[in-house]
Amino acid sequence: MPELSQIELSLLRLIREDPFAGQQEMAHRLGISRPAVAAHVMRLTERGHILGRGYVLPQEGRIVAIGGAVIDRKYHARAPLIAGTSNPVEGTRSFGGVARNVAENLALLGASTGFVSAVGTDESGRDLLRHLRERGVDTAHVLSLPDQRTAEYAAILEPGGDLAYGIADMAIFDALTPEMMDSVWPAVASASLVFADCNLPAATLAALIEKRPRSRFSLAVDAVSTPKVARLPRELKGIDLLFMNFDEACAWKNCIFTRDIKGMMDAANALHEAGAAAVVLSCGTLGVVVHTKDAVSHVPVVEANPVDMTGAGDAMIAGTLNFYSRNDTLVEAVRKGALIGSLTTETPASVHPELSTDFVEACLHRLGPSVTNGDHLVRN
Ligand SMILES: Nc1ncnc2c1ncn2[C@@H]1O[C@H](COP(=O)(O)OP(=O)(O)O)[C@@H](O)[C@H]1O
Ligand SMILES: O=c1[nH]cc([C@@H]2O[C@H](COP(=O)(O)O)[C@@H](O)[C@H]2O)c(=O)[nH]1
Repeated sequence: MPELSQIELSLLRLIREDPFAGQQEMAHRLGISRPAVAAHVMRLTERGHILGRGYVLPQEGRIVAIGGAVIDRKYHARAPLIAGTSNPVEGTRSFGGVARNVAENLALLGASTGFVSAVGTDESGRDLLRHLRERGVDTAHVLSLPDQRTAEYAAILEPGGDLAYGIADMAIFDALTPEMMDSVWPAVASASLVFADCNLPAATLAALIEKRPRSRFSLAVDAVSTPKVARLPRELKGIDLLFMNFDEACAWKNCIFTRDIKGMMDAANALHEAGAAAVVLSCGTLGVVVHTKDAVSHVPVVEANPVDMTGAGDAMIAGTLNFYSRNDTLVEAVRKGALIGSLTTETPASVHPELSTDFVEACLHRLGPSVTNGDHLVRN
């Protein structure tokens, strides 16, 4: 994150004390010219330290999720699936999309959360936005597109809850272009943490990663699926926190790591060497590997009685982002994230309906003893 100069810090302090002071007065108080004040204000606005006219300062600790908003249809098989024939299932419908799931989980955990995505003006899109608003997510920057279908995902689940097939109808996300992101940039740039998923087109992900070093926010990215991980650039510099599952990491690297903790560590190391500052790599019951510049740690899975895995990875991400941005170390945050992921496998819903910080607190006994060393999220 670029450091602010002394003059920029003084200017922000002046604006905080007197948001209505004119540029001439600020110039006088800082001992610089009025055009110099204007240039600093422009730079601070571009980088998200000022939200626009009237010099409104951003709310600290805000997290903005950018990416998929989806209607999930889940078909739960009553007996092991047989290919090439009709299988009896129990069908349910819920709200999904990786970024949407992350945003809903974050809001339930009490984080100030914004969401950027695209939905159709159909009933599904309207329901989805209403539900998010009821949860307290700011949806002001979600596009509602009249001629497009809200995205859909169908998951065919084995009796134990494991995914047999996932089918994604998501053409609407082509509208999430770099230009669209520019049009909502002040809302994105003013976040302390931006979470993007690979439902975004490759060009939009690249633009976000490119802008990151000139912005105040930290950037977290999730791969979404093995086909969509290909949308990430080969060079991952600019990503502060990269979430992937084991299969996505193999697909990104185009090689097969061994499916054990050592293989997970090798995969995380490959992603770190490609430039991601920190990597959180999960592999179901094998747990999660956390790779930072200083250490590689393994977080074991929290034992659960799973009924449906959908949304568990997204819950783990949201829990990690929430507790990391509240100043837990990354490993501590991942431990709580993994706990929320495991709790989510125990409900048929993609987002745990009872989730709250009190609920997490009440379930902490399911974790082992805590680890206290490690990195904190650097914040300005
Ligand atoms: N069998 C399981 N028992 C308990 N928790 C699980 C299980 N499978 C997944 N989880 C939880 O879901 C998280 C993500 O699962 P994983 O399968 O690694 O990723 P994804 O859902 O993205 O494919 C894990 O970190 C863990 O918290
Ligand atoms: O191409 C995509 N497939 C699937 C999803 C979403 O992924 C979620 C499940 O994620 P997981 O089980 O990996 O946590 C579902 O809500 C689904 O809508 C998505 O956003 N994009």
